Amino acid sequence: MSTTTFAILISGVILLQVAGFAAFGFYRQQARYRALERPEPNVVPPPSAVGSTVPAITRAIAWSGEREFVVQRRVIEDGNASVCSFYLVPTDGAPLPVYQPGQYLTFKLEIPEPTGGLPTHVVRCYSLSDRPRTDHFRVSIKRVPAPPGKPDVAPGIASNHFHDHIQEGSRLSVRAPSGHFHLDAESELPIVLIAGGIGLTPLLSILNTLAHEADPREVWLFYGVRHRGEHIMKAHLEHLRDTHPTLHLHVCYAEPSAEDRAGIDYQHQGWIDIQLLRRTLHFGRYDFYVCGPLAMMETLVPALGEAGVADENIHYESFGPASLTRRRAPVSATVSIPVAVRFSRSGKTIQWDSTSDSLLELAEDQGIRVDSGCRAGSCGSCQTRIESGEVVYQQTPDADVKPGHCLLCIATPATDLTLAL
Ligand SMILES: NC(=O)C1=CN([C@@H]2O[C@H](COP(=O)(O)OP(=O)(O)OC[C@H]3O[C@@H](n4cnc5c(N)ncnc54)[C@H](OP(=O)(O)O)[C@@H]3O)[C@@H](O)[C@H]2O)C=CC1
Repeated sequence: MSTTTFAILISGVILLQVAGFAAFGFYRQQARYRALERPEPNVVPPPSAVGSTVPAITRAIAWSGEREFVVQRRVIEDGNASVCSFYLVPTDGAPLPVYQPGQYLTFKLEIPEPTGGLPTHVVRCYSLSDRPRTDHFRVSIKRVPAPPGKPDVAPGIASNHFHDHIQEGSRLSVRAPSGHFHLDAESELPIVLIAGGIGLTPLLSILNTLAHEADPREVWLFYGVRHRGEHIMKAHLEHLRDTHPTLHLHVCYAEPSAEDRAGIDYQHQGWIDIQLLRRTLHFGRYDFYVCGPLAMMETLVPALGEAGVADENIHYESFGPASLTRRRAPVSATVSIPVAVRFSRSGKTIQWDSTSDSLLELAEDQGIRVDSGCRAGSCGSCQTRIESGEVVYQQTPDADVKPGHCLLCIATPATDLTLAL
């Protein structure tokens, strides 16, 4: 496509977005305002923490705290045997809450020390990878090895624990589904799902839901992996494509192996990039959902914005401490005057000087023990009561925060602050 043609296309997209706003905007804005009404005293919302995902009230029939589940079934999902699905049923036998496709579960794990010492407590979030069911949940977990070329760095403790020690019959402590990255049920726009590697899982939940409900929206799935060995749930995805005329499957292999068949196993060689989206998608307006490795998110999310896609139509998810720049407020800009942080139980008062990225880091630097898990505002483990003062968030919290509390891992002080720590 020439630059001129693309410029015309994008101008058209923007015009359509404006026109579309009249049709869909009012309803969506109402939903957004309702959701933002949730009281969160003591938190100053930073302008850049709005993000593209809208907080939603999803917990009406969810449980609070941990609930016990038993692993009913394990299924290997890729040629390399590095992704395993775990089917979980509640031991209390009560029905499960309906979650929003795209949400995740939070696991509280006790991982035994190989040397026989005290177990390590670890909190991890894993996306639900199937449509909501009343009797079981499914998560699909990739074994995380040590980073390439760094054998001295420990492999992923929780993912390896799942793969090596969580068997059929194992019991797990699980918090209710949560997360603000999920299908926008109110939108009627066609949907573009963009997944990299194990980032497929929340999008698979969305896809399976749309397929099950025979949703009339057209759906494109762009799915990037290196080669067939990493292609998760290949047969399932192809079955969905063959049985749902509204689903368009575009698999990209970055490094296809000699046996991988172009046009059969995969449709494109290389990374998913904005040019591929431009070539493939019809003229129009879409809801984009993106989940994959950080490099992919950092490239594609801004590229969609630059191509004229409105923020409210770009939904993205990336677990891990390094979240997208677009969602982060410049930490130094959040406090204009010197502020002091007092940890009341520890009796320590520290001057905040922006050398720490978060209140969690500040507390840890002072040797104050804080429970933490995802370090990205998702699992809620580091939730702490604010005795006085206000915090500002670097990104929108995914965990629901109790009134008068804050998530230390994504918070910095906005004023002098006293924390119940
Ligand atoms: N709900 C959630 O938030 C979830 C999030 N995730 C996240 O998804 C990520 C997926 O990790 P993993 O399976 O290891 O991914 P991989 O590292 O295996 O990457 C998947 C594919 O994406 C390609 N890729 C890398 N950089 C880019 C880029 N800039 N643009 C386009 N494609 C790119 C890779 O190519 P190459 O070979 O060149 O690297 C590879 O083909 C995890 O980091 C995790 O944080 C996972 C599950 C759930």
